Amino acid sequence: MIGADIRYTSPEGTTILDGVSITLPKASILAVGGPSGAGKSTLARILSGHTAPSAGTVEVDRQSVLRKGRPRAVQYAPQSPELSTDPRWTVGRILANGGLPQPEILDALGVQTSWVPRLPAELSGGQLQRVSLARLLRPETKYLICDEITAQLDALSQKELWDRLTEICRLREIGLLVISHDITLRHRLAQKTLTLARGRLDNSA
Ligand SMILES: Nc1ncnc2c1ncn2[C@@H]1O[C@H](COP(=O)(O)OP(=O)(O)OP(=O)(O)O)[C@@H](O)[C@H]1O
Repeated sequence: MIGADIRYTSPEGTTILDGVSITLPKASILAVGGPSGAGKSTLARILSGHTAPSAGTVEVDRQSVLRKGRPRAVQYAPQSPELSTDPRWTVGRILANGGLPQPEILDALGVQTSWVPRLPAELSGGQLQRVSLARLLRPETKYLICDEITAQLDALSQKELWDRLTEICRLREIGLLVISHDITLRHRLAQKTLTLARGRLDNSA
């Protein structure tokens, strides 16, 4: 995935991203850190095609991530899975929405069949995050952008989730972008760590 000279100006006219270029190779792990408000989530939404940049491009295999009518190659996992799951839907319904995940993905993420009749509120944060990730790891998923996905979890649940997820990404050659405030986590997981500050990427970090 290649993001070239990405710029984003908010509807109020504030510059949020100011010429960010980023390359995420297939089967690699890249981490992005930086202070609150630096523009990390905005960058994540643009890289995954959820938000159109004011200028610049994001391409996978030379095709824009904004192009409609093609399977989504880049998936975005937000910090709070509650944001992308309807609290009134059972886990079974959530998982089935958009086509059931592959059994081996459910297995690799440790999603239990006993969770199927439960509502999101009846799962722990880590369990719900795993359900949410299962929906994003489709056969067509080539890149996954994780935006502080373990920030609300205890150390053990964090480790378990990252162990499971990085193994899936390694086997499927998925490029993983890890956005996190946790410098130890960034250095443990990623081959390369970048820092975003005031909408600009510091490649020397
Ligand atoms: N649509 C928008 N309209 C106005 N301002 C916006 C919009 N989207 C983002 N911003 C602003 O852009 C800045 C960057 O936000 P963003 O969420 O990308 O930062 P972040 O680095 O992910 O922060 P955090 O680490 O706290 O999650 C913030 O000041 C935010 O208020």
